[in-house]
Amino acid sequence: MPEQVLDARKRPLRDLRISVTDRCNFRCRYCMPAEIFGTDYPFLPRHKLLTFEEITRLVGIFTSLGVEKIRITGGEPLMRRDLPELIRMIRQVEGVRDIAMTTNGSLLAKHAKALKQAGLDRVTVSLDSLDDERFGRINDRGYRVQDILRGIDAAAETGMLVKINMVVQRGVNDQDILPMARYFREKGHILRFIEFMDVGNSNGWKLDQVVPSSEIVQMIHKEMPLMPIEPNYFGEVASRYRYAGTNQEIGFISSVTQAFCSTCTRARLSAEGKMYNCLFASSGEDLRGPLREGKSDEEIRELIQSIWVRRDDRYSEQRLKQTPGLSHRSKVEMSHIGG
Ligand SMILES: Nc1nc2c(ncn2[C@@H]2O[C@H](COP(=O)(O)OP(=O)(O)OP(=O)(O)O)[C@@H](O)[C@H]2O)c(=O)[nH]1
Ligand SMILES: C[S@@+](CC[C@H](N)C(=O)[O-])C[C@H]1O[C@@H](n2cnc3c(N)ncnc32)[C@H](O)[C@@H]1O
Ligand code: SF4
Ligand code: SF4
Repeated sequence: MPEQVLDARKRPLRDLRISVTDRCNFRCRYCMPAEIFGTDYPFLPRHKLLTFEEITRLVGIFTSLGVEKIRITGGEPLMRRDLPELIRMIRQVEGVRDIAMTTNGSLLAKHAKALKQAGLDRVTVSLDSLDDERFGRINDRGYRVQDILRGIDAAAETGMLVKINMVVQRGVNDQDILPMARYFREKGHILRFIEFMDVGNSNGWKLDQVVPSSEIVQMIHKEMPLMPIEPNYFGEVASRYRYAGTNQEIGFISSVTQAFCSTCTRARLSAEGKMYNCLFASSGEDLRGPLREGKSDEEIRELIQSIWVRRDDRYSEQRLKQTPGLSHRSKVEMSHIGG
């Protein structure tokens, strides 16, 4: 049995979110605005990225400390060459119960089958609008809704569980809430609405752009009555509902208005091998150096354990208390750390 490691707030380490690249083919304004992430942006050179062997070794060490759930993210994870090979390697690590991936879906139609065959259990596709013009403006690279829907269908056809994440911004895509709910209810996929967050330093976040989950629940409930359901597991970020009279589920991630830091079991690994204790951390702790210096598994395990036991992060809770007087310290970008 793996050891149960608790942080300074008695939260166990259960999930590891691995960013496999800091690059992306989209330029979503709220994540990688084109004027900042331009052609001269210093993305990580290949030798600075963790190799698949290094990632897999770290996964093995993390599972010995209680991690069971792995999420592959980025940047856009499908921009990393041979990603199915990494999934295959992680699948063989003892203690890994669940492997999921978050993707913008644009390359999913091409890779879905290979990902499933490699052992990916689930995929979460980010999609913020069903309207081509708005979607094009959001991704800022001219990708079309059909490209993403094709990816979603391809993933579902392989038998993987598919969820859809929609980040809602007032005045940008709030008119898409009901069309998205109707479409994915019909399709039978779990749609989750995410409150727009002040991640990183470049997305120009303002509180009045956040549409609180409570408002979205009401909006949908009026047309399609909803019933709350219990969480699936300790620390689940989404509040779950189902459409009355059906088993079809829908979720709400209220990271701004109902912070869930008290049950946060998530560690994050950036593409260059830094471990972050929080999505809003200003800095991470380097694991790549110790890996490449030839440290033993036991030494790296002790290092990770010492980082986790000191963990006291609870940014969203603190922001909630402080709003509207928001703090302005520098934070890591979402595309770097993974969502
Ligand atoms: N503030 C904050 N937001 C988070 C955290 N984890 C996830 N989110 C937000 O929730 C979104 C969805 O995350 P997912 O990885 O799809 O959610 P998940 O609950 O881990 O997914 P499941 O494993 O399917 O339950 C992310 O894109 C973030 O916007 C977190 O630890 N802190
Ligand atoms: C950073 S992306 C990485 C994976 C992949 N490129 C994608 O878009 O799914 C992970 C998730 O973070 C979400 N995200 C990015 N910036 C956000 C913000 N400011 N607030 C809330 N969610 C955000 C995205 O919508 C996406 O669902
Ligand atoms: S949210 Fe995902 S798709 Fe959009 S820019 Fe960020 S990493 Fe790329
Ligand atoms: S803000 Fe930090 S501590 Fe709170 S839930 Fe998100 S990642 Fe966890």
